[in-house]
Amino acid sequence: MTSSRILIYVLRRDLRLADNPILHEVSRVLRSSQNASFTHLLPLYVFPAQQVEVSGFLSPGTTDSPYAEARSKVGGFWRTGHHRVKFLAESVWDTKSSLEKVGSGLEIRVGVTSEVIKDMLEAYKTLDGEVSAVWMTEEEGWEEKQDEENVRTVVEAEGKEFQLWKDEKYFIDDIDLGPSRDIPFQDPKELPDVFTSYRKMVEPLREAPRKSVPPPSQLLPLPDSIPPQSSPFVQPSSLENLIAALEKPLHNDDELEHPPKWPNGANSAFPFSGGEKAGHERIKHLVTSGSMSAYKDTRNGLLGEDFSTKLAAWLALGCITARQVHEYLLEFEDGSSALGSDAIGYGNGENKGTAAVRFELLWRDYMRLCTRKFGARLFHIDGFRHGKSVPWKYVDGAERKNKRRHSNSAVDAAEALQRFLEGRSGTGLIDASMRELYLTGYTSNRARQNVASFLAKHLRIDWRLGAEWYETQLVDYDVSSNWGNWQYNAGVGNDPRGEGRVFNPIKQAFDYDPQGEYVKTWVPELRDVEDPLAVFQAWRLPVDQRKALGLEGVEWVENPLKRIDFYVSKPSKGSGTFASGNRNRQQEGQGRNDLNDEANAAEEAQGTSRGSSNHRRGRGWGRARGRGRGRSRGRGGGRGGSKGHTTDETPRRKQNMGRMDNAATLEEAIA
Ligand SMILES: Cc1cc2nc3c(=O)[nH]c(=O)nc-3n(C[C@H](O)[C@H](O)[C@H](O)COP(=O)(O)OP(=O)(O)OC[C@H]3O[C@@H](n4cnc5c(N)ncnc54)[C@H](O)[C@@H]3O)c2cc1C
Repeated sequence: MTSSRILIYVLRRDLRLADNPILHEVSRVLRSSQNASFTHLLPLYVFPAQQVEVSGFLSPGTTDSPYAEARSKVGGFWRTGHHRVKFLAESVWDTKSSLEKVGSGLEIRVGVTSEVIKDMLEAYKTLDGEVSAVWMTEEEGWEEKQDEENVRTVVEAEGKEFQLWKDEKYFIDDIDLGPSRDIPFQDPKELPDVFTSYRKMVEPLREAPRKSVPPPSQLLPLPDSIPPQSSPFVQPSSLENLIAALEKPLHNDDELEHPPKWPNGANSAFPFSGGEKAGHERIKHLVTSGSMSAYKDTRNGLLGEDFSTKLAAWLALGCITARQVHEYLLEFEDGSSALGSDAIGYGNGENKGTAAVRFELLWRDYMRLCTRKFGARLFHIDGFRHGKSVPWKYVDGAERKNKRRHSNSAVDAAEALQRFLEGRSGTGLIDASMRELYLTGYTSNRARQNVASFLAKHLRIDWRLGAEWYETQLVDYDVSSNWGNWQYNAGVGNDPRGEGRVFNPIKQAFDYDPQGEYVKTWVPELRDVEDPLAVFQAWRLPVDQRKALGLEGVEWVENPLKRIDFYVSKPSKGSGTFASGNRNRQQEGQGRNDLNDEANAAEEAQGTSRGSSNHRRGRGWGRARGRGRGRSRGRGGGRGGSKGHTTDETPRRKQNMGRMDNAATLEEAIA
């Protein structure tokens, strides 16, 4: 009879030592004289074969994986692409190194978690040691829930203890301490369908989070014997090997026919590595550089590392927790630690920047609670709202790859989808964002909203393809935040305005990229274009300029996927301002809605813009665009005498533009 009793801890998206409820408990047991039911700890991470392609781990000479390829359901994309496998591998390896420093370690496996556990339980029947319990933290996703149930089944079938722990990586914890601190309801059905209503239930946000728990200083030892990775896979021996194994299969299949190339001089907004240490370094940088205090004014930025926190990727994998972020902010606001003592706002209490960070972290909580409430509806085309009115254009994986002809419209949609994914739609802001995403794994929240609205509401293509593509590409992919936000922007989720909110990506480009810097960074073909309207819609370029710039015959210039109604009138004499807007009232209204959202509680934060963004104020092209409210259009038009039409068009071009605008408007009305 063996004397070692083993606790297997299956790590999932809780890749950290600090503020980790399970490690905290293990460390408490170790410190107390309590006679625990376990003497050894076996931390285990399984790369889940349904979400991460694991054929790169096959032993040499083996070609067949026992698992189906980890591809998305609708579009057949790899579920985890290059950027995220790297970040994930770094995070796993960082956790392994940190666990080793406190007397433990991390076993890395690939496969299906319940099968890995089953094999381990079986192996320990003949090895030295007895498994006494299996613990893991809870996740919200539908697949993850299935995994939990499957693990429970195999563990309990062997008469062992299974415990599912609440992960505490959110801003407000699940109910436990009572309604005054935690989520104020037990039944997820009580979650309001509007974010603002939920926010009001849990305010004041600064008081809401529980205290984080410290990292363990020492852990129980690893068992003397540990079963190896089951064949036909081999375990990687270094971080480099791990990354290589994860990336290997992704090289076999280029998702895009014409993948974007890295533009000269472009810098990634997300040049960071995975792991708990890197996550904490990032928070510290944000505090000391003053970026947390400035956040409210900068968060709608498009270029650079510090306009937003970039914390989402570490939060998604649980390398850091929301309440840790909150605590860094508290200490800064209270001046109770030296961190950030030179930064604006130090010691002066909550400021609008730090409050806005908390506010966004609550959005993340809300998205996860929506998943809890609606379950697998997260992935339904008609969304949480059961919205059935949209005639979506569907494209399946085979159509996407082979352009297999079902019907003309399917082929058209497949081509349009491909061009959209490749950043060749002809709408500057969308193309810049899609290229940036593919090349770096990141694109800003502002760009994401425009992209999602463009695919769903301008192109009317099945929004799930966009969500799946984001799942492949985003370094910060999170099931609830991604699918919930896609639903929101596609008009089928928890946006009270649903179909009514349509982002005009041209207007948004004028508002948030007034110099066209962002578009020109990622769409270098347009760097020499001077007319802002043509940067944002290259089809506006006159033929002679197309020729001069080598853009003649380029399909996204000649034949954009969408010609979106928008005009700019040049400044009238003495006014010094430009006016711009949509041509028809409906579009103007939509423009107003997507910008004025803080005034309207119903659309808080998704598009927060008021009072913000240096880059939006009075520089060059971006001035006096009416901020989408229609007012300055009237003003600009009145002064310049140009209301309702472009002042810089030749009569013939005006006529053409009129036709095109009408066509665009008509299409939108039909859609
Ligand atoms: C179509 C679409 C898809 C998205 N997919 C994801 C995703 O897969 N993973 C993800 O974490 N976020 C997603 N978001 C939300 C948001 O765009 C990102 O969290 C944010 O851009 C990440 O950059 P950041 O960390 O610098 O964010 P910041 O602006 O610095 O925000 C701070 C934190 O607040 C949270 N947050 C901010 N906005 C939101 C939001 N709208 N919903 C949920 N949480 C939010 C994030 O955790 C973020 O790290 C998506 C948004 C859209 C419109």
